[in-house]
Amino acid sequence: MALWTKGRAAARECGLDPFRSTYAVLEGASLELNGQPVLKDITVSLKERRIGLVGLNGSGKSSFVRLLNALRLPTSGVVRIFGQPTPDCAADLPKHVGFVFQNPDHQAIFPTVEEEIAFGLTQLGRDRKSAREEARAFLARHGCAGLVERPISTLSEGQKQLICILAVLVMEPQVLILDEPFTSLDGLTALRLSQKIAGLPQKIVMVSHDLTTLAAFDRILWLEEGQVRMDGVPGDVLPAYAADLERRAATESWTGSSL
Ligand SMILES: Nc1ncnc2c1ncn2[C@@H]1O[C@H](COP(=O)(O)OP(=O)(O)OP(=O)(O)O)[C@@H](O)[C@H]1O
Repeated sequence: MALWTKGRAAARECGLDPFRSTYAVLEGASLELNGQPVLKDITVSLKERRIGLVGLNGSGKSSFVRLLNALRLPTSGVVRIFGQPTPDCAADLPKHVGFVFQNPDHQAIFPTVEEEIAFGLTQLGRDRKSAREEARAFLARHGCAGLVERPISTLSEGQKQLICILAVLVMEPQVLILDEPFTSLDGLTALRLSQKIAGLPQKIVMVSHDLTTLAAFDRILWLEEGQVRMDGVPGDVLPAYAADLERRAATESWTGSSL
């Protein structure tokens, strides 16, 4: 399969082994930002096909997933991706671990859809002309032929999010990280994108507040104040998390500063 063949060739560059079933290992990983502890002594191994992250605002979910493709490096402890510590392979990681941001405006950098998709292909070594041709064919295969020439600024939020996902997928990473991909989408668009994601061959790590979508995942990590509060199958973790939300809403007073 092209995905894995390409992965093998690219991985040789920095010693990554994209055939490891355990793709991420965190050993006592902690992260401080501006002197504040954000993630605290996290030890987990990730190998499941679909992993979801839940937790309150500020619990550290985005910071956690940023460790997985070296957008952040741990302040202490180790994060290994496909066997390599992230500081040793940061430049090559985007080819293997694709990252889709919550806000497409933070990700898309080119004026048109075709250029945005073609960029990933140039990163894999294609010349500009063949990258653009391949980008058009790729968009057509994903039902987006009509968007090729469109300026990204004219797309709907759902279209922008889809293009951002495709811009990552065109590089055929082995792992896809999605940080709250459905936040600004209507229910139908979110459902369609969620179905598309469910059919992908990649391993997925997704931050989401949508407990219904996460119920179909293989494993859920519940983060609280920078630590893993619970780690297990959705049938165990999601009801416990939902009950905790209910308990907090009933017993804790609400102020703007508690957000
Ligand atoms: N650049 C930064 N500098 C200082 N603190 C930061 C920075 N980025 C995040 N933080 C803090 O780290 C903590 C965790 O933030 P993070 O964005 O990882 O949480 P989250 O669970 O993804 O939140 P949300 O659900 O609101 O997106 C928060 O207290 C946040 O204020």
